[in-house]
Amino acid sequence: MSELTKKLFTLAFIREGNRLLLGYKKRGFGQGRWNAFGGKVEAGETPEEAAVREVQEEAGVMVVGGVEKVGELLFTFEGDPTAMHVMVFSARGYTGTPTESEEMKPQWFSVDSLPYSLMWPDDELWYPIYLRGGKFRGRFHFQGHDKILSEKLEEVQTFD
Ligand SMILES: CNc1ncnc2c1ncn2[C@@H]1O[C@H](COP(=O)(O)OP(=O)(O)OP(=O)(O)O)[C@@H](O)[C@H]1O
Repeated sequence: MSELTKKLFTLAFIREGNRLLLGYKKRGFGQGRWNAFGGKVEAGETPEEAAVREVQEEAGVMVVGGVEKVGELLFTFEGDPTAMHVMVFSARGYTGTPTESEEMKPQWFSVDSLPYSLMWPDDELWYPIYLRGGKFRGRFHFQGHDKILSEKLEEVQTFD
């Protein structure tokens, strides 16, 4: 059995009622897709701290009141020994005006018309749980970046 190395990432949402802030990824992993804000958890940081930092760096807004964990996702890619372990958070509040960064171009979307065809294919499977206030745990195995070969998704009450 070959060992999987796990790398920790964050993904954080800014939501205001019926609208959700997403960013168009201009470079790097997931380039050309709309996504929430996030990246690698750096040494010495908690996932919550990393989530707040990435929202500030990529969307130009400050999280107020901290972030709440809403999901945990594991992504693996055929032929790649590194798994992405993604902690998904929702900001309790924010201050500032979304501003384009070198990495992301932020834009508000109505939760009823999210651009799923221009997002990662897993998103349309788990976003509905998040959008109705649920928490989830899932794993997705990809071939390339467009095809999900296998998936497991469950709604959970807590993460303990
Ligand atoms: C496979 N299906 C997927 N579905 C939804 N979201 C996905 C994803 N796969 C990765 N993601 C997210 O994409 C970001 C990449 O982060 P990424 O830009 O690589 O990190 P970071 O900003 O630290 O990198 P640089 O420092 O710019 O190299 C990060 O939020 C991560 O959660």
